[in-house]
Amino acid sequence: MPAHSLDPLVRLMETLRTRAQQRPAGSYTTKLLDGGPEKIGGKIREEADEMIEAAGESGDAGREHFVYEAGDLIYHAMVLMAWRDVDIAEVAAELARREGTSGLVEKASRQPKSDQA
Ligand SMILES: N=c1c2ncn([C@@H]3O[C@H](COP(=O)(O)OP(=O)(O)OP(=O)(O)O)[C@@H](O)[C@H]3O)c2ncn1[C@@H]1O[C@H](COP(=O)(O)O)[C@@H](O)[C@H]1O
Repeated sequence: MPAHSLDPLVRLMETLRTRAQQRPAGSYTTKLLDGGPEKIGGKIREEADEMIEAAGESGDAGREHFVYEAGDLIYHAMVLMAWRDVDIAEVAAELARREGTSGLVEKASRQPKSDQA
């Protein structure tokens, strides 16, 4: 993916982090942030369900609806990042760290639960 395709995410993160610091009135993001992880998490669950439902819709309209719901989910996930004072760049770095490691290989390399403290 070309780097410029991510610019909207970077700009959105900046806006959300500013909202988290300033909590301006009349902002939907402020309302979510003031509700904390419970309120934001509730919306994430709701939007995840809506995205999953839209995945089953066919045709151009179904595809458009899916993209719309994916946008809602990503926005709400990023609001929780802003609440937690985590930047999307940190999440991108974590994904970069995982690059090239299959989830199956990573899972197999984990310590058995009984060995963990
Ligand atoms: N990207 C988004 C974005 N995506 C989705 N949403 C809002 O997320 C909500 C989605 O929830 P629903 O569809 O369930 O709508 P709803 O039923 O009205 O929501 P509830 O009242 O049930 O909580 C809607 O109110 C959308 O408008 C967003 N609100 C804001 N942004 C971005 O955040 C910026 C700052 O927004 P404010 O902080 O509100 O100024 C905006 O300029 C945008 O760039």
